[in-house]
Amino acid sequence: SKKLEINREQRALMKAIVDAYNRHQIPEDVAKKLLQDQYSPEENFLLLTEMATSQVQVLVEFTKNIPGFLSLDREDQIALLKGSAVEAMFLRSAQVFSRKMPTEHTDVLEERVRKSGIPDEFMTPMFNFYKSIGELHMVQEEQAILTAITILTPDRPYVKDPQAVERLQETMLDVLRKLCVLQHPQEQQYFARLLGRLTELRTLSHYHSEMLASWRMNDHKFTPLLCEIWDVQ
Ligand SMILES: O=C(c1ccccc1)c1ccc(-c2nc3ccccc3n2[C@H](C(=O)NC2CCCCC2)C2CCCCC2)cc1
Repeated sequence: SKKLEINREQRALMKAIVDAYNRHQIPEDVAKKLLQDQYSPEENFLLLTEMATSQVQVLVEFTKNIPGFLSLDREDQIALLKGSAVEAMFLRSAQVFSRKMPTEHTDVLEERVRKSGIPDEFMTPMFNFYKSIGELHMVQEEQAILTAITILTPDRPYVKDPQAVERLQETMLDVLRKLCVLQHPQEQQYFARLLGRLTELRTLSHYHSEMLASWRMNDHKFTPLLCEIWDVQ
């Protein structure tokens, strides 16, 4: 029916976002590194800050390719990036964790992340999120559009024109809704479950300062970009 069909304009929008998402992949694959060796909490923290710093740079490039983003107020663009960076990092970490790999590799990866130095009290919510993302078996288009929807969240702190952001987000939500019906015809509520993950993501990201502060080591060093984005130091 007309209602469900992805029209030409939406197809172009989806292509722009998926191309940007694929173009801006994380350079060095953290999963490979973690599968190779067991590192100390200090080495793991350094690995995290390196990965997270490059991921923020990748996120900025991806965001600039979201149709309409660059026509938002400049300060609102910054507020949206700052407000979504931690969620985008967890979303990307979940996608790295749920990537198709042999079971023993997933088990080793889980073990390495569990023993990395992250405080135990965050393990359960973090892995619950990773597994709930994995169960969705998202196609790449859904991952890319879900990341764009996370960035275009109108109620981030300091956004001056939330309506303008809402209009962009609604366009993305409409495309995602249609895509979910097409890609997962058997699962009626797939789209709703997908959006439910964004609520889980926001809750998980809410603890990020405590997670960082209580990483089992002293003298946490951050890059200037992470100090800015993670509100630390
Ligand atoms: O505590 C965390 C935190 C949360 C909010 C703000 C700052 C830090 C916090 C944050 C990520 C992960 C986390 N969950 C992962 C799941 C699978 C694979 C790696 C994962 N990671 C870390 C990672 O490098 N993630 C990359 C992934 C690509 C995009 C940039 C980020 C490593 C870092 C080496 C040690 C082990 C975990 C685990 C924990």
